[in-house]
Amino acid sequence: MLAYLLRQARSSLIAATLASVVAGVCSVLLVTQINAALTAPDQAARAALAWRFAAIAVAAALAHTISAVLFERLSIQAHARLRRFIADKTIAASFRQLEEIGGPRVHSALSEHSASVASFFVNIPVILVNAIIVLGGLAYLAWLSWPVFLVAVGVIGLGSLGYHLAHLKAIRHLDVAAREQDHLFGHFRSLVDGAKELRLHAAKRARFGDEVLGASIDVVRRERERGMSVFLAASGWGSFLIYAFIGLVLFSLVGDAPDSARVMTGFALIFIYLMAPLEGLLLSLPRANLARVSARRIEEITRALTAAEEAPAAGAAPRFERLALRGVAHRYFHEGMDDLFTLGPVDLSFAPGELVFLVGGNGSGKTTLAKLLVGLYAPEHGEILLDGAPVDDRDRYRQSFSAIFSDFHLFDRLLDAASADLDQRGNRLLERLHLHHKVRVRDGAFTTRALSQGQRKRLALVVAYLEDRPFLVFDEWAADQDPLFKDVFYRELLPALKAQGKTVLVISHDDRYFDLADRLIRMESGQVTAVEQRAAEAAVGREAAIPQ
Ligand SMILES: Nc1ncnc2c1ncn2[C@@H]1O[C@H](COP(=O)(O)OP(=O)(O)OP(=O)(O)O)[C@@H](O)[C@H]1O
Repeated sequence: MLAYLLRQARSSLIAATLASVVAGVCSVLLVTQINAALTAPDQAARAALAWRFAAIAVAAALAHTISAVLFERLSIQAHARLRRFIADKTIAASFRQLEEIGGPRVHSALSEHSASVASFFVNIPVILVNAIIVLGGLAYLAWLSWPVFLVAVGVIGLGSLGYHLAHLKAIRHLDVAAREQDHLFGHFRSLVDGAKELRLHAAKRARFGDEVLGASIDVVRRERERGMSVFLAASGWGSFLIYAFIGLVLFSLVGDAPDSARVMTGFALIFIYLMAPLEGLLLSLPRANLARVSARRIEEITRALTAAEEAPAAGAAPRFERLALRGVAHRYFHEGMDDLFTLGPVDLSFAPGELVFLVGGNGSGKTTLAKLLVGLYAPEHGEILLDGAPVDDRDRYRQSFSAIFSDFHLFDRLLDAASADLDQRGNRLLERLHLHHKVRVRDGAFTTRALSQGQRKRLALVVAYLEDRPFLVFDEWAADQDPLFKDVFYRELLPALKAQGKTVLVISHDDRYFDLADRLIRMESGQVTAVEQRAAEAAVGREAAIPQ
């Protein structure tokens, strides 16, 4: 993931890196000039050094600013790119994959994990500039004294080993924290979605706050604390090694060296100058590791979202004379329960202008069958035939359906190309559905969605009408409607759709309207148990004029 982002931003990254290198090199050059000035033989030599010092200082400041700005921009761009990447993967994933992964993990990837990865880019210049200063300082040390340089390399080796061992331990804690964070996002959602239930039950609210949400927040905090503490302890080990190195050099290595005054001043300066970059380097490495853990989580999540969806299908929705399910089956595994729900194999067929009711007890598989029918699930066995031909482009096939499931989502925009005609047709339908005093369609969007559940379902119906697809599926649509409108739905709207030649599948528990169906399909435990042909004439209700 990090590699992908680095590749995407290659040219900006090269420019920012060059600026960082220049800033780092200038910083090291500055210290060499300071040392030269301190040990300069006379005023004239110092004056010549002053100009050079000033030029290097300006270059250092400029390069620092350019690199900081470029890396900040890179971080912002990386954040946006990552969000786009995750969102694209989510859009392209199959519906079933999304159901399995769940919203909280996707939200967690889109928000915290992507922010953490983006912060890595702001960290790069800190790591880079400090690393260059440290390397430059070491080179200067080597120039001053070879033995001291070799000791420094030994110390760095020891430091790296400690860091590596710490890394192995710390990363485990950070991984646990990252996984728990995905659950935490689910609890955040319950905090808002379950607001009513939590307020109506004080004991439940307290338990949710302490034992569920609080516990999860604590796990993330504890594991991150542990992981970062181990990293910071490794940084402490690094600092200790630096002090040990300074002591070793000052008190035993250069004591009697020739030219020792110049060498000692050089060392003193270098050590003072290198302390801050070294500590900065050691402290920014843990943050980079945190970003790596987040990048891994994003990778895991997006890898599970394999692209199943094609680019939006071009052209009109396919029309059909006969749509048939042949031996279609689907299974749900219930993890941790060794439980399996099997739907099918199901054989059914549908024709235009047919009003079909799908009925059965709760959990009998009606919604699952509807999801298979509209192409949200790919059949594990069997096939779907459109006019005798197997469906090969599932996305195109799905464009034949409008469906309102019981957990439908209402977008604030109609997401059709906005036009005066769309607004007009929408507003006419709102009048038919007795909603015009509450909401209007303006510029292709509803003026409000703050409506009752039954009213929102009527809005969803407006959307379905506007889509004008050949096959409509209503999953217990009328359950939230008042008796008057329920009657309008079953006796006027459905027959009107049928009269327009639409195929309509209605999932319903309203048995007093069952006689309106052309065909009644009964389900039980995932199996179609009966298909009852009804008198078609009975289904043609009162005159129904639904505007289009
Ligand atoms: N997303 C899911 N993941 C796993 N199992 C599921 C999922 N949705 C449904 N199931 C399982 O499939 C069975 C059938 O569910 P389905 O929603 O199709 O029933 P239904 O007949 O529409 O019920 P209802 O009348 O209550 O809406 C359920 O008993 C449940 O065990």
